[in-house]
Amino acid sequence: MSYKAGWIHFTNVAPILDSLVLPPGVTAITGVPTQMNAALLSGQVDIANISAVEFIRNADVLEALPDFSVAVLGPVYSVNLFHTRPLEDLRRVALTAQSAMSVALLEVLLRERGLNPVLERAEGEAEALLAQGFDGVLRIGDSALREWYGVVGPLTPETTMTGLPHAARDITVTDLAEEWFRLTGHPFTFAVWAYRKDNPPPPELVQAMREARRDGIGHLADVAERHARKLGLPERVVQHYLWNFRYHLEAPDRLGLHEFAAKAVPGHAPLTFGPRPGEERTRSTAAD
Ligand SMILES: C=C(O[C@@H]1C=C(C(=O)O)C=C[C@H]1O)C(=O)O
Repeated sequence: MSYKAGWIHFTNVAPILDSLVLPPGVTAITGVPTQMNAALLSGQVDIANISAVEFIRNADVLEALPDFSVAVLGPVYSVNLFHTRPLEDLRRVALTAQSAMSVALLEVLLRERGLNPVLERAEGEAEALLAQGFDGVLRIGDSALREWYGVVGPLTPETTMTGLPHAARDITVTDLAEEWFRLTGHPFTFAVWAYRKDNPPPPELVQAMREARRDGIGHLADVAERHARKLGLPERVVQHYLWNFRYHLEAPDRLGLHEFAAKAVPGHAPLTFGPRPGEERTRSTAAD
């Protein structure tokens, strides 16, 4: 057996991936969301945690694991629009090329408010791009988390008592997942674990992922400590960040996913999910 995985290895998936032991015959590469989306769609990998919007756009050929997600109810802290004018007055927004999901989410949120700023691809740190004439900058992942903290930190006991802040100096950080929550009252599902319908993952891989997740969530403080050091952020910030994620694609996360699908990709093919835990097909049955 030879099966290839593609992992977006942002800190937010560390509780699933850090202690994952790949079964024999399974190999993995890592990259940013747009790279993993492309790797799955081109057949370079067989399974990947991809931007949920790409799963929706390709729902005719892709299926997702029924119990894995990167989702949040409320703020996420790492999918951020940094801006220097109110949302209503934005003229030029820089978009990171790393992300498909947050771009699609931003488009939905702007449309809902009847706003129409120019959206351009541009890489770089938020503050640098703001200094270059953009009045909004969309950032995701570890760098967005670090840059959010760069704007609002350091946190004092007083700031955390009143919730984590979103603005400082002349920069506002609009958390797109929080905006989604305000709009819908539902979680936002950023990523699912998808594969082509005719090429499901070996049950041993899914089993190993479930065990790794159980271990990661059970030792969240250790995961946070390790990653806080790598990110150069306070441990309690990373602990709060990780504790906040919903990793099991539960009913509310699916509701959020379907709601987003209807808004962002009208007319998409029905979303399909693989067998629930304990009901996996065997490889030989899948191949019959
Ligand atoms: C929460 C995040 O979600 C990630 C964002 C993605 C995207 O923007 O396309 C894709 C996968 C997610 O794991 C993040 O990057 O911080």
